[in-house]
Amino acid sequence: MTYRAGFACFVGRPNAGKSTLTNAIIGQKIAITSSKPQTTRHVIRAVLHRPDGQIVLVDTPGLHRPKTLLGERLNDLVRETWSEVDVIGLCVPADEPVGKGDKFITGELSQLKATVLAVVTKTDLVDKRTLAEQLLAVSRLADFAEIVPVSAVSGDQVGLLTDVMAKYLPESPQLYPDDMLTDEPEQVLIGELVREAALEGVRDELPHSIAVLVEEMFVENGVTKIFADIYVERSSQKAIVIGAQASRLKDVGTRARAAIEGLLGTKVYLNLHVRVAKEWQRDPRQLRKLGF
Ligand SMILES: Nc1nc2c(ncn2[C@@H]2O[C@H](COP(=O)(O)OP(=O)(O)OP(=O)(O)O)[C@@H](O)[C@H]2O)c(=O)[nH]1
Repeated sequence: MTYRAGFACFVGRPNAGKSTLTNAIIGQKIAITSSKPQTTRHVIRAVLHRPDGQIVLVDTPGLHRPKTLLGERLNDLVRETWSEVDVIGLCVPADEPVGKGDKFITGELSQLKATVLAVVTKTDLVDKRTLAEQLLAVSRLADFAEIVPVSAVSGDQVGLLTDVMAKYLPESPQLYPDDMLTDEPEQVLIGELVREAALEGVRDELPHSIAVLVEEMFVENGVTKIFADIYVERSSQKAIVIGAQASRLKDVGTRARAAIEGLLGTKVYLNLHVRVAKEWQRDPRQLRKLGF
């Protein structure tokens, strides 16, 4: 048996199902999914251990037209990741027509050394005939090594997809130890869980304006104590996040705490503070502080 190991990532337009697919493959919630576009900010590596190899999954934000410094940084990050991986899965949702966005990304991928697979996602949302038509439309986009239809929600073909990805990795010794699932620091994951909770149910313009920074974290009498700041750009946004009599912030805290307890497996005390960092998306100092 040849042992293979290498890096893989999923790309595709916003909402294509990349994060959900990553989570389905790893079988544990590590990235953030949301029905709102462009919520994946951090590069998250997750390691899938197999008898015949190791797939290191890298989660990238989407490539988009940069409007702010944050947008430019994100695009640089995406391109850098693409140039470093062995296998790229271009995700195209089964339930939306192939469009300009897919063509744009496919064009960007053609220069890379990586093997490019097409992944038709969300197959549970369409009937067989629509899926067949979509597979045909996707095959016309480019000369993909393989085209794999999957549903991350039903789990259909997820195993097959990882088999196909593993096949295209280079022969290599194991890259990470057996027990490693992700090298993303816990604090970043926790920050993402708080951010996800803070985003729930707020107006559409808020997603890009919220960032979370875990300021302090320590264990005391078996309880993990976490002090985190939620950053918004304007005081009007602060009011939205906090809610009347802080009711909304309380809910955010309750939901985030439950999610963090699930991640850490300990009791959690969570202290949240909402702060205004004016125009943090455009300010290099703020961006660095918030991990971009
Ligand atoms: N029915 C169904 N819905 C899915 C599936 N995969 C993802 N979704 C939904 O599609 C939406 C977008 O999924 P994400 O995984 O966040 O998409 P993404 O490509 O990572 O999005 P960005 O982070 O914005 O780039 C979410 O509401 C998911 O629940 C699937 O296999 N079936």
